[in-house]
Amino acid sequence: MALRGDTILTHPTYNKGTGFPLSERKEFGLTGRLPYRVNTLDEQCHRAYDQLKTRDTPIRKNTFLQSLKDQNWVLYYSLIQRHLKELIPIIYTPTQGDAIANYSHLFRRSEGMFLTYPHEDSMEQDFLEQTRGRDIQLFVVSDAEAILGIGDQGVGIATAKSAIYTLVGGINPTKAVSVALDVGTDNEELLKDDLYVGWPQKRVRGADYDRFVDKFVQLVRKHYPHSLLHFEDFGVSNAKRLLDLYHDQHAVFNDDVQGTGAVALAAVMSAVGVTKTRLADQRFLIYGAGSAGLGIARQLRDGVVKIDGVSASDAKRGFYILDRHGLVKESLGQFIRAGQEEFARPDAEWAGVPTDGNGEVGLLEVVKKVKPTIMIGCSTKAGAFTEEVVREMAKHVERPLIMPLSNPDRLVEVKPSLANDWTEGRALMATGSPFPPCRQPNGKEYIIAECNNALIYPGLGFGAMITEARTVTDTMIIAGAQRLASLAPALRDPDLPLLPDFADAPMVNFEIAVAVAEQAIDEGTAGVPWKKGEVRERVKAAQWQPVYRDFVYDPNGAR
Ligand SMILES: NC(=O)C1=CN([C@@H]2O[C@H](COP(=O)(O)OP(=O)(O)OC[C@H]3O[C@@H](n4cnc5c(N)ncnc54)[C@H](O)[C@@H]3O)[C@@H](O)[C@H]2O)C=CC1
Ligand SMILES: CC(=O)C(=O)O
Ligand SMILES: [Mg+2]
Repeated sequence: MALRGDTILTHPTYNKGTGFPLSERKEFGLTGRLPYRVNTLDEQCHRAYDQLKTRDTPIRKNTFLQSLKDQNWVLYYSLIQRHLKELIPIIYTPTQGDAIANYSHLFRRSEGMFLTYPHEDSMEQDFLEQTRGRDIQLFVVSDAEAILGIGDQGVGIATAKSAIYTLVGGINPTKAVSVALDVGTDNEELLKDDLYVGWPQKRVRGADYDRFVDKFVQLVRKHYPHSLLHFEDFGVSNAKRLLDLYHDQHAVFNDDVQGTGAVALAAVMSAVGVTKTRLADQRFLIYGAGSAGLGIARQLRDGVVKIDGVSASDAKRGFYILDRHGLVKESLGQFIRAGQEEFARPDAEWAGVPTDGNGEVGLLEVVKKVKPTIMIGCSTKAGAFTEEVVREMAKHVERPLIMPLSNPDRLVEVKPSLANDWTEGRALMATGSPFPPCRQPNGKEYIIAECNNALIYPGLGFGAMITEARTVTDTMIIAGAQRLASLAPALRDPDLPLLPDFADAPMVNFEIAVAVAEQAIDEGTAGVPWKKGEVRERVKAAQWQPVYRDFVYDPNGAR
């Protein structure tokens, strides 16, 4: 390394603070810049945790951790790794939503790459300034149109997704870049805010938007052909469309569509293990058919086909999708959005069912008629699963599976404690953000599984990256979901949660990465010439750990 003095201390990749040993302090001109005592990483974590505890609200803790990340990556990741379950909700949902909503006001220092529409002409230069000479394996890109359930946040960048790749998936943070595509915002509050740091114009849409995104994707393909391109929190009109557009060109992955679909499939597989039924026996109701809802519907349908060997058209019959205009049925015509049409129900099936004044069939009526065994919410409509709806569902099903997946926690379709009461403790549940356990009438505690894509995407992504997969296939995703489901505590004891605990997310995602990599090798999408038998060791060896590495002065090294 050729850096010296303050340049090292202000570089979060290299900074060790008081952790620099004396030999390195002398070699890099740090002796006079640091107090005498050399601390171990343990001691530094201890001190940082004590400081963190003095912050009294989640958002203050989030800001503290962001500041730590700006200073010292090893310390940041090491601290969170030691308190993973406690601190993930601080750096991720639900707190990160608030942090992003206040991004411009909390702003201290930029992180990641900003590609802004009015600077389109210099995009390649801006891109290379940050990536040149680096071995980038992962781009996490967002245009922030649908951030973590709180809508359009303009330039609010989702860096937490990249941090979780490192914490849970073991990806070296120097090999990952978060990218904000700033194409403006339709959020009036941001546009009116003098402190807003993004480009204060209405969102660019249509051909201009597509050209801008394409320019970025082509840069990734040109300079990093073996990287994984992870799309996060794009709006519903772009998420699936962009995924389909680039699916055959590069290893692309949309977390809200595919990651959410995969984790939901794992939770459902776990639940059918508890109820000793088959996926193909279920009646699925999905409330909120946007990026996540439709991603889940497709993934579950593909799961029914692959796992239970049912034809695609038979599998589809078990799905009932609702959106703003109630049940998606054929006569909704122009109100059926792209991607919803394949799940539209024939009108004849609904003859005689009460509708509102516009001929729309509401949630309660659908529940009454269909008697769903599984009800999933991805609508951001807080409280949509009312007492009447939940009680009606539970009348017909012994162990109803209720998954209010909307984030953040204040937007859940039903609070788990209420669903638990209304079903006399019979409901199997999983939520998108963490919730406290419920008490069942028999006195037992029921732990609510966290069904968040973060429980699976780091492993899915790592498995694809490490094998230099040319494309991320549906079968790779299903392999990851099956491995996750196989680790579900509920399969050992039906009273246990439907998914592994977040504290175990690193172990779980290691297994997922192995399953995905093995599948990539099996099906020939892998770009590396590995045998399946060596995957486990390869994944283990490639995982980055937050520990201090020894530095040696090298005038030709990193600057
Ligand atoms: N648990 C997890 O891993 C994930 C959770 N989510 C959460 O799911 C929610 C939706 O996210 P996206 O699908 O990305 O957003 P989206 O905007 O693409 O989809 C939301 C859908 O809900 C519909 N909707 C809105 N109000 C409704 C109402 N009153 N009744 C019925 N439908 C209604 C919208 O028309 C839209 O189709 C967010 O809260 C997000 O945070 C998203 C991705 C992953
Ligand atoms: C979890 C996630 O990706 C979301 O809420 O958008
Ligand atoms: Mg998301």
